[in-house]
Amino acid sequence: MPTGKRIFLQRELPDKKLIESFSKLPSATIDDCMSRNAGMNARIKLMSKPNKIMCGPALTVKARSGDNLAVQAALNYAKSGDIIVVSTDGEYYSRAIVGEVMLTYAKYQDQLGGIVIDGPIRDIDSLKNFDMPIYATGTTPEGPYTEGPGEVNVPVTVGDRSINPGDIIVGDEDGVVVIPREDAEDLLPKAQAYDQKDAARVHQNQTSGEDRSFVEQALKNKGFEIIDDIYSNRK
Ligand SMILES: O=C([O-])CC(=O)C(=O)O
Repeated sequence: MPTGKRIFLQRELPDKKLIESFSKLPSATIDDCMSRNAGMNARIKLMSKPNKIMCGPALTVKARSGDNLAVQAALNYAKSGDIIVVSTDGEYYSRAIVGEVMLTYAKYQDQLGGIVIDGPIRDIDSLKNFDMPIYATGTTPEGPYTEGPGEVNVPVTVGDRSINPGDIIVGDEDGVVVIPREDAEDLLPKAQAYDQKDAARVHQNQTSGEDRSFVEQALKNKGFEIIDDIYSNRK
């Protein structure tokens, strides 16, 4: 088997009920419940106009920089609801990996759950109006090569996060988080409870305001000094 040119068709998939439940939670809540260590880098930005949270199993693509042959393969093998997640060998800004032609296929034929690319796209004039979630680093007219190598459904790194095939990918206007498949069941009730707590805090700040003594306490614990003076007057 030629390592670097493998298209794996099978992956372990998460429970559909878990996907349904995580699709109701904001990415920031999930990230908070994963020690604030699960969100993709801010270079991965939402480029389209979805009307709901993106949530589905990762179909991973390890593309060669500036080349989309493996992404083309992924489109042929994607199942409805999959999130195609594409690593680009660290070439975050050079060549568009997909454009309107491929993503129109993905939207209408694959009914893809979304696509996350650690690189640019093109044809934004049309793609910005898609309700299919499209995440990318930006846009450029410079098109991709379609030569390979590349792989499908192998471990990848996208937005500085490791992703295994079948991990749960959640995305909203803040960006994208990655939930390892094995952690999802344990995480769900914690994230649901946290979401309710967060909503209660927002409500309290809209009305009476929450108790902010925790800030004073943190400053004290960390050894901060609070000085009732002007900076330049200090000896
Ligand atoms: O040319 C390509 O391979 C990608 C592209 O622009 C499109 O999908 O519209």
